[in-house]
Amino acid sequence: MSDNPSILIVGAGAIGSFYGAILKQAGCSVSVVLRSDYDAVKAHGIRIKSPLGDLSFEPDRVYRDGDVPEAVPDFLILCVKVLPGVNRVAMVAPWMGEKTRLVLIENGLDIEKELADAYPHNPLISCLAFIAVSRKDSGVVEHKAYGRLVMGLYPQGIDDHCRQLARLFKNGGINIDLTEHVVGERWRKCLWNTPFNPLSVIANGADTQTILETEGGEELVRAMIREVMEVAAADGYPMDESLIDKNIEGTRRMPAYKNSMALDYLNGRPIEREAVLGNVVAIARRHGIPVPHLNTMLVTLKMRAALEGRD
Ligand SMILES: NC(=O)C1=CN([C@@H]2O[C@H](COP(=O)(O)OP(=O)(O)OC[C@H]3O[C@@H](n4cnc5c(N)ncnc54)[C@H](OP(=O)(O)O)[C@@H]3O)[C@@H](O)[C@H]2O)C=CC1
Ligand SMILES: CC(C)(CO)C(=O)C(=O)O
Repeated sequence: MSDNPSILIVGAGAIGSFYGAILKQAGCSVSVVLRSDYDAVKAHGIRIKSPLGDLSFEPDRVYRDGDVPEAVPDFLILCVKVLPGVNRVAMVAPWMGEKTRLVLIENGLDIEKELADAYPHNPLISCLAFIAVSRKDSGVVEHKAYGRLVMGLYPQGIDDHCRQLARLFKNGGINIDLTEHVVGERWRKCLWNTPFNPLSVIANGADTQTILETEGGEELVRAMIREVMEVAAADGYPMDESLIDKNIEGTRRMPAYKNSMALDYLNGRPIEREAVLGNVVAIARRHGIPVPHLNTMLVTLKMRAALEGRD
């Protein structure tokens, strides 16, 4: 593989556009597969406002579903929302080559297996993004803060391609932590996402400060983090109790923040309920671990979806 591998981003929304821009800065050829933003990006490229500077760029190629790729990429980076109706296996199929490395930058737990099973000969790199970035308009993205990625091979390990991708992100200005145990890292991230993301939706888009400062809010979040921790431990990923305090204190130090699920909810878009919460509750059930707080949130969100005529 060359020093400047070819990158194809499938689902260049907030996350895909931002990390695509970083790889472009690092000297890679970066192409995108788009849906609703196709015309805007074809005409004006991808515009990104960021504290890192103006990261706007013209993708090397702009595709949409149904196009035939001019060449298969070295790395295919998938950044779509993980939703029950979205067939990610089929979505990447037209763009995968024999040697393409599949990279996920997506939230949630247990989200890799269907892709790993469908493409057993294409190594899969799983990434967790710690960033605040959102789409403002077609092809226009606002990066507010942070950007670190944690990445490793799924289900475990680190290989040379993983190291190469990490180096490219670092050259583009992003902090990277490589991990041998990316599933354990997904559980660690879920300590935060699984309580905060759905809770913010149930509380009509509440930000982190509102959640923690409402009477009983911090206690509720602590109980939920504890439940996630118990499920993780039963699943083979024990974590230190001190992470509960660390998550609360870290969140208190941040400015009031609306997570990606809160933004989806407020903008009338589907939320990643199953990837972030339902999968944790399903694993709890398999291990016979009671998760009353998480289950209450899950069922409440299902009731809301039923009223809204969604799944
Ligand atoms: N935003 C953030 O700050 C963070 C997000 N994450 C995670 O990153 C992942 C991506 O989130 P984010 O970038 O915010 O989401 P966005 O909604 O901004 O982007 C998703 C993109 O996928 C596109 N897409 C969906 N289906 C298709 C398709 N069939 N063909 C082509 N494009 C398609 C959407 O296009 P269309 O407009 O047509 O729907 C959209 O451009 C999620 O798992 C999220 O939880 C993690 C940490 C922080
Ligand atoms: C951790 C956090 C809050 C930002 O990276 C996130 O994952 C989200 O917004 O869903």
